[in-house]
Amino acid sequence: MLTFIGLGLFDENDISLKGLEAIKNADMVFAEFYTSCLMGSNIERLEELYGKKVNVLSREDVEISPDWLAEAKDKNVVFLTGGDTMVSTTHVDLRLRAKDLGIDTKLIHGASIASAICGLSGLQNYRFGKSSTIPHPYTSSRGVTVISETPYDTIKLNKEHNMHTTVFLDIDKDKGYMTVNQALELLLKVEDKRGEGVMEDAIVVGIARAGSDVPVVKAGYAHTLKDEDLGEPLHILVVPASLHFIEAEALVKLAGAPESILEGLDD
Ligand SMILES: C[S@@+](CC[C@H](N)C(=O)[O-])C[C@H]1O[C@@H](n2cnc3c(N)ncnc32)[C@H](O)[C@@H]1O
Repeated sequence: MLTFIGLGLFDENDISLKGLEAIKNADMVFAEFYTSCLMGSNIERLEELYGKKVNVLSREDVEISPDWLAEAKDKNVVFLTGGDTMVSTTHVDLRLRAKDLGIDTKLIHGASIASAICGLSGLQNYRFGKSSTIPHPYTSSRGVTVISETPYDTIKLNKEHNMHTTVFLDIDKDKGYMTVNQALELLLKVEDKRGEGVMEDAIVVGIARAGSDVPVVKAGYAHTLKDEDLGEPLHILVVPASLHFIEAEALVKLAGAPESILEGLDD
């Protein structure tokens, strides 16, 4: 049996009781922390709580050669992921590979950043369109710095359909955790190049350390928020479409957006 377990958002105590029980009953524990991670914890603390060794897998171990899956043919194996195991990950592929090997699978869900951003900001979950990830820029073989324009295009498309955009921020083992500041700087560079007015006068929402006791939620104009310090990672960015009155009120009262965004909206 292979059980996928979402660990929740911030530290070792965010796991569900069901998830914890499944780990305690497991023969082997595997985890990946490249899609998301628990910034308020570490492997030692997880192992102490579980009373088990945690085998941390690389992206290659999970997505290219998941040889460890074979252990689940005759053992109770659990696979841990930050947040919810199937939200903004490709882990359904592992589940399908397990099925092809005749291994039963089960999911134990965890709190996800996808719902936390709605709770923390007051933005309505049903108004979100396609999400995107901003990768760190890279240097091409010709020595040119390449900035992905895909997130900009996604925001543009969502705005055209009056939908909010969640922008996940890159986690890279060498370049580190992308911040809201870096993300906005990159989006504004694309804006300068393309001049399509997608980010001009856009109210954006930056969220840091969701799930901790002191999450930071800040809303403001992109060019202003770019210079605000949201503190330690993880960070995530939301670019709202037009706002309903309650959403705007929440951004003003809960996230410090300027009161001028309420003008002209009906309550
Ligand atoms: C690829 S998504 C994976 C989402 C995860 N499976 C989940 O359900 O929460 C990871 C990205 O979401 C954002 N993120 C995840 N947890 C976060 C948190 N606690 N606070 C702020 N941003 C977070 C970061 O931008 C991070 O790079």
